[in-house]
Amino acid sequence: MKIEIQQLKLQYGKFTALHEFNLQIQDGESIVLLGQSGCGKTSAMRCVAGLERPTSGRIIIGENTVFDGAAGINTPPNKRNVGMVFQSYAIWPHMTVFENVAYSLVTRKISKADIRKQVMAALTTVGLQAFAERGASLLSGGQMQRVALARSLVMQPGALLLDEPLSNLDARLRDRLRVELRELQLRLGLTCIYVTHDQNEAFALADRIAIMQGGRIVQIDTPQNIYANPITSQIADFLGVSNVFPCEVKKINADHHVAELSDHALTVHSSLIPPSTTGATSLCVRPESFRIQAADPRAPAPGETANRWPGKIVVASFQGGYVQYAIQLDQGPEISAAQLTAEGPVLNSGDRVHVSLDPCAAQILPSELPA
Ligand SMILES: Nc1ncnc2c1ncn2[C@@H]1O[C@H](COP(=O)(O)OP(=O)(O)OP(=O)(O)O)[C@@H](O)[C@H]1O
Repeated sequence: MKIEIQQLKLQYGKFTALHEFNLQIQDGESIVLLGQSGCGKTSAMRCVAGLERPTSGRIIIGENTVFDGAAGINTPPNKRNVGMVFQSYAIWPHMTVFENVAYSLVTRKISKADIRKQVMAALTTVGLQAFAERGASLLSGGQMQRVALARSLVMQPGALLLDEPLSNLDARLRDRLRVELRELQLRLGLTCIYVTHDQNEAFALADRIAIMQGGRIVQIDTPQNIYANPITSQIADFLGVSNVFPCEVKKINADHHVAELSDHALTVHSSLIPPSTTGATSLCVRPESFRIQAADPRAPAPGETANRWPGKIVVASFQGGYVQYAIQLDQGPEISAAQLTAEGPVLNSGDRVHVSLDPCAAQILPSELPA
């Protein structure tokens, strides 16, 4: 079921939590609202759910206008045909898994046989069919969250709203459930709005990520495009690009510019310079864009080749499939680099290295969006 949010404004007293918020979600699409704490993600989702009354604007779910400030329409949450899953599992510990999932159906006056069929189908969807008769208090955190999901799914909602549903779980379980959730969403063709401040969760779950700042969507795109082309260095930083340095950019020839940091300079390809960069500018380099080689006395001296610098490994942190390095460049900044383990020998703290960067692999971005 598609969802359309038009010109939504939400005020808490004098504070505006959402400013002219617009979002169109296609049927079967998974949208992740991603942003720092307080940017308005939960508020936006609560407006769609009907748990918050917006100040103005319009929300359409499927064919139904569920909120229209001007027309005075505000459909109650239980009539919006959306399911919700929250960070706190909100399941009843004194009931069995079956009873938890069946609870909402019981109030719908459906035959007992149909309730059993639908509850067992929902439990099978989340892989808990064998746990139907178990007391809910005897479940692990991950299983409880699956019960919460089954409880929403059993109502066959047109859309599912999920607010940080995995954040109470430990890291490994979170990684696993995130993949399971995505698989489920794709398999059932569910329209989802998912709220998180974790960029990895957003990358894994979204068809499109909407980055929010100060009650607005500031960038919306596929995970791949957002990671490749964040529109500000603030967003790049939030997405985990750990090398973000304020810089000044100067043209050196038709093809190349130089980005001057306080203590270092890099050559960058001119095509990377945004046409209308005014104000503060930053150089952003993803850790995996640097190439690292053990210092070789026979190699050309640093400085003879563009973007090749000597340095020393401060910390080498083996992560299995890749190695994370903190490298202090000689007379330059400390950088963060990552190299696939398969790409070369693992280097050690204290090793001398040469770090290089393709002039096309850096990004020059405005530090913030213009006001
Ligand atoms: N009931 C309320 N009354 C007043 N201000 C509120 C209320 N609820 C939220 N806010 C404020 O609105 C802003 C947006 O809150 P919201 O919960 O939507 O942010 P969020 O991005 O979901 O943050 P988090 O990730 O911490 O949950 C915050 O500044 C918050 O303090």
